[in-house]
Amino acid sequence: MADISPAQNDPGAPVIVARGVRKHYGPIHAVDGVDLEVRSGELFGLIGHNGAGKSTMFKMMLGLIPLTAGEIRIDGAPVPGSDFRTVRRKVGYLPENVVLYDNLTGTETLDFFARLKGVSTANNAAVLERVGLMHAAKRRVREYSKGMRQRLGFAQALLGKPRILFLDEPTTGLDPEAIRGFYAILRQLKSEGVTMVITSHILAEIQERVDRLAIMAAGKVQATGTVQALREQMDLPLWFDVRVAPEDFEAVRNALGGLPVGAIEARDGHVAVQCARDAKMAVIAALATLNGKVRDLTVREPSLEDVFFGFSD
Ligand SMILES: Nc1ncnc2c1ncn2[C@@H]1O[C@H](COP(=O)(O)OP(=O)(O)OP(=O)(O)O)[C@@H](O)[C@H]1O
Repeated sequence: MADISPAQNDPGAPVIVARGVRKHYGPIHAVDGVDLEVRSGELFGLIGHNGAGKSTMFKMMLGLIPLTAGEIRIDGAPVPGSDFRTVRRKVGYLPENVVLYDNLTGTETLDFFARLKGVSTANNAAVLERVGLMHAAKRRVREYSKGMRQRLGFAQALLGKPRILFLDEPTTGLDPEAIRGFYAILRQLKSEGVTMVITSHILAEIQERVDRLAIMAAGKVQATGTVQALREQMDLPLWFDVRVAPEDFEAVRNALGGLPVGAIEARDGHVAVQCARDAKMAVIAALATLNGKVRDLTVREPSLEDVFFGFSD
């Protein structure tokens, strides 16, 4: 494939690099010194509260608004710049609020965006098929549901077979089944080597799906890494759910006596035990002494939401 640069052929090579990026609107520091590196073929999450600066970062990375300070390179090309104009053709963008024209059909909408982007319309039907809108290709957008509009927005981002995708809140308005279908498409794109950056407010949705993520707050990146690395960095406690008969609850409490555990709570049919990450093996060893009394054991890691609040508050 001639349109793939050497960096994009090298899995793990940085494809999106931001250094010391700032965007100030008068006294408002929308982005305030961001360093970021997204590697080739990664599905990278950018999360943060409303107003954290995610969309502003996206717009700068796409060359839509100028930087106040710092440097961004996409596939080696400084943004903005003449080299970036070539790279831009390989970049797809789904904005937070995609503007669609009610009077156009699905097919006409993609034709319109393809012309705007300067790419061939030959693959438009395949793109509509990929996002599950083929059945509505001839219907006018005014008749589309919110989820269908969102899919059409995603379809326009896929025009021209982009190698890099920026997806701002892409699952807004999608029902659970459609969300599943959406991530299945992202997995396919990933297997084709596409690099993706995604923002979402639904942390449970992205925690098992992104390779790495950055947590933004007040215009800054507070932490970057895999969900597991961020959990370990925060050193948040774990929870054990220990399934035992009610008459054995006390035996669990006794077995854990003297260990650095936090709360021990009797719940419906099990005992919930909070413990520090480094006490995990000691707790398992203590529970093993209860022989057959423990019917089942589940370890619950802190959720991305727990991690997020730890870093962003
Ligand atoms: N054109 C603008 N003029 C002035 N302030 C702006 C402008 N665009 C963004 N801001 C401000 O910059 C900050 C970051 O906004 P941004 O839209 O990047 O946040 P976000 O993380 O994408 O939020 P959300 O999750 O709500 O989409 C906010 O305080 C916002 O009000």
